Amino acid sequence: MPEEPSSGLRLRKKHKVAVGKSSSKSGVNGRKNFDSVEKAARKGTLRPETANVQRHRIYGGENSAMKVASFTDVAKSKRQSLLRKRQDAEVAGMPSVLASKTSNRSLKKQENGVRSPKVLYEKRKSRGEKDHNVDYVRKTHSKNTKDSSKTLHSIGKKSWGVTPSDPTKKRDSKKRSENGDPELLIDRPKKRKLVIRRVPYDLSNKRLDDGIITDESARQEKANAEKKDEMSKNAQFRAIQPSKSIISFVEDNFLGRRRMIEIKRAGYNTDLTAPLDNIPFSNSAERERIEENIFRNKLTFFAAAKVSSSFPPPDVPEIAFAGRSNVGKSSLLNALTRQWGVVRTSDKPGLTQTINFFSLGSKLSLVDLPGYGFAYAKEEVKDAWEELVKEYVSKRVGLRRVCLLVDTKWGMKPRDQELIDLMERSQTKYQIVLTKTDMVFPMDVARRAMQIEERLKANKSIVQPLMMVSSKSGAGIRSLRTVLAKIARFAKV
Ligand SMILES: Nc1nc2c(ncn2[C@@H]2O[C@H](COP(=O)(O)OP(=O)(O)OP(=O)(O)O)[C@@H](O)[C@H]2O)c(=O)[nH]1
Ligand SMILES: [Mg+2]
Repeated sequence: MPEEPSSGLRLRKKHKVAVGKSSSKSGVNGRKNFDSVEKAARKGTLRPETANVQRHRIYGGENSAMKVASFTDVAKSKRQSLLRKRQDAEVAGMPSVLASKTSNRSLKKQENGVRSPKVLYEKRKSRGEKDHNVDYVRKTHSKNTKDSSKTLHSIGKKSWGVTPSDPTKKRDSKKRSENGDPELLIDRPKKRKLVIRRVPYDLSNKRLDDGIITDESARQEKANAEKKDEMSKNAQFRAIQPSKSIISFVEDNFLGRRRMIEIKRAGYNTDLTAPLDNIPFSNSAERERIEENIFRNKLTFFAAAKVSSSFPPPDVPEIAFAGRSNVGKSSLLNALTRQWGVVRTSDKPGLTQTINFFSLGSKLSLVDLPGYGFAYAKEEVKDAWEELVKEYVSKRVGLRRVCLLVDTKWGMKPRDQELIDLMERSQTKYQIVLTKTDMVFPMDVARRAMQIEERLKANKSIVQPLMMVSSKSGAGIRSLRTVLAKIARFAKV
């Protein structure tokens, strides 16, 4: 704050004035006193020590004569400048009374300033007056003390090392401020900028991304690499160009995610469940009859097997539905026969835990296999299911075809490949059926079909074409029926 140094300087000036006052007596009277003291000293009426003391009193030290001279000079020059100012004011048209008053007052002040404050104080005391000058000095002192202590307090708060709670330092600074030490007010501690230095070998302030290899960062890197790999897989999938036959099959069967309005415009009754399992532009409000006679038969459950010894005798040709858990095997059986509720389904993977045999009339059996892969079951139980399925598909007499169901969204998984390899070895005929096609865009259905066809084109036991269905929308169900009905027609046990 600029006020502090100036008030400090003002105090200094006061001191100067006081010094001037002590020696100011010198004017004419001082010179007289000096002469009389000198005379007395020379006559011998005054002892040399007393003379020295009196000289000291009059001039206050060795250089006092010089000080008195310089001070009277200053007074003279000030008086002259004031006179000049008064003349200037009169010339400028200022009333002479005012001009003289101002100058007189300042002159008086000047004269007062030359007097000793002690003498002035004594005089005023004897007159019963209050010493305003002394009061003023006291007041400014106390004000300065307050201000400076305030400043110190604020500095102490902000500065480093000096805390306002440090009592010794506080007392010391208070003393100094009371003495009007301008140094204290001017030389305030500068604000130091807080700089945090980082020591390269100190790990305490290191962040993980600073280049230190930790388990966490390695794991993160691995995850990122996997993500990148996954992304590149997606990019590869997007780059697949499906064949014209696949695209036309997808379009003809209304496969893929479709809007209701689109299905309606194509002539299907959207009020029905699985509306695409119908003849388009049908006049009947009811669903048209199933075209394939075999699938009009009643679906009846007749056997469940946990082990191969409990398999029923192979009297009729069988079509089995295999695939990962939750891929939609049981739902497809219901959709093919339109007999909802005969085969139990669930959104919880692992519902079907035994090999379930269903007769479709007297000429064909449909077999619902337990799923493999992820399921809510113990590992050993799941292993047992898998073994059972493997045994069934590789050894079952009367098994005419395995429909290997693959989720369109996720594609083929290693377990699917394992089963394919097994069926290849055992020369079991299998056909790939993409399920849940209503969950993805039509183009992605076509891409997935193309991807799997390309992958398995060298296989010998695979039956073409690859089928695509949706048990929910009914898309592709009629086509699958047609394919499977042929088996029943020509199959002989
Ligand atoms: N959106 C849609 N959901 C389907 C389709 N087919 C089946 N789902 C659903 O998928 C879930 C699993 O169906 P399930 O038929 O029980 O599957 P699963 O293969 O028999 O399963 P597990 O018996 O556990 O091996 C159920 O919630 C069905 O509603 C479909 O075509 N589209
Ligand atoms: Mg099932």
